[in-house]
Amino acid sequence: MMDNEAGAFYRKLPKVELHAHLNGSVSVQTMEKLISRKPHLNIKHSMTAIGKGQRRTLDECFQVFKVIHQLVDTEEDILTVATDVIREFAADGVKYLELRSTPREEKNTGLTKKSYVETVIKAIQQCKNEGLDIDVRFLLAIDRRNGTEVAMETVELAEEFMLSSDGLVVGLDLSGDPTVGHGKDLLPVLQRAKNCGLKLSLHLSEVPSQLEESDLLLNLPPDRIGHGTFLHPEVGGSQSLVDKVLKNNIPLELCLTSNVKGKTVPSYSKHHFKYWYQLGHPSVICTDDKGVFCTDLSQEYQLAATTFSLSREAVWQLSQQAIDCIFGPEMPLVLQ
Ligand SMILES: CNc1ncnc2c1ncn2[C@@H]1O[C@H](COP(=O)(O)O)[C@@H](O)[C@H]1O
Ligand SMILES: [Zn+2]
Repeated sequence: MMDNEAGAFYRKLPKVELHAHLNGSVSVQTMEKLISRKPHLNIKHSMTAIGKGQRRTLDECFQVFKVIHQLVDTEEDILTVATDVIREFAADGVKYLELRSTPREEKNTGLTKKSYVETVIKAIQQCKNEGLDIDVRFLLAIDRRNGTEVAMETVELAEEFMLSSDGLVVGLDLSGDPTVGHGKDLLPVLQRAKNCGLKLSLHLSEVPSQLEESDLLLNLPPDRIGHGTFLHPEVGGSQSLVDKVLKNNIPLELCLTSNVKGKTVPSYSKHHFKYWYQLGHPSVICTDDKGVFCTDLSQEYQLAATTFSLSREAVWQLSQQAIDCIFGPEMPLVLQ
């Protein structure tokens, strides 16, 4: 994937990953295991990932998640996926990881939302016991397609686990198909989550024409923003949205390959990383869905560096500054 000397630099660079959807992060190797567990589904690996040079609409990306969810529908599958994903991030030089995932109920297998969350927590604890050099936290995800009631259930679940998971559950993510539903319906739910001490990372302006929604959600304000692709005026956003982000100093989670492959950004060089980085605003390079988009965090750092001519020192600083944006209480180890 990467040439040797440069590749080694980015892999060895101690990194922080703050935007990784569990079921979007499943590697080819793990996918093969899952496919062999469920041969009757007749799923080919080509249906669960978007390869090099390929691009899909965001809508098509969401179809891919439906296929993956069919393959991950038991506690055993979740345990496999979560432990593998954590090990892979650790092997890629990630020292601190925040995983996010949507608690799912599967009537056929007896999976409940609660056992879903418990299983992810078990995976995190298992990896810790293995002595992996990575600190992992967990955000429960609200899928905006599922409406207010389900969102409230997720918040309640997150509250419960925030108190009982030894600090592993730290917050909430708002994600799912950005073209479905309206953020204003979720405001009270998100406000409640914030009031009880859950940190909020919201997918915001991932698609155009969401000025009103972004404006409302920025008033919370969230603790971090996922993507924020269309916030700035050059792409149809507005200066007042930008000003709100700057005034509240809300870090952005930026996922280059995800946006290029999902066709919300026309090319790497046109990625909004440039806009926010030039402003000196906290911008954290992340993978989003390393399995679906066939990437890893080292590769995303390398792509950012080559596309925007960042020196190695600047890359180092970029990864160092991500520490200030984590939801975990404190970085137990200094990245050095
Ligand atoms: C590409 N851009 C994106 N935009 C919005 N939501 C996304 C996403 N990528 C992933 N997800 C969200 O994460 C879920 C899969 O992981 P989990 O089952 O939760 O672990 C997807 O179903 C979607 O809700
Ligand atoms: Zn995302």
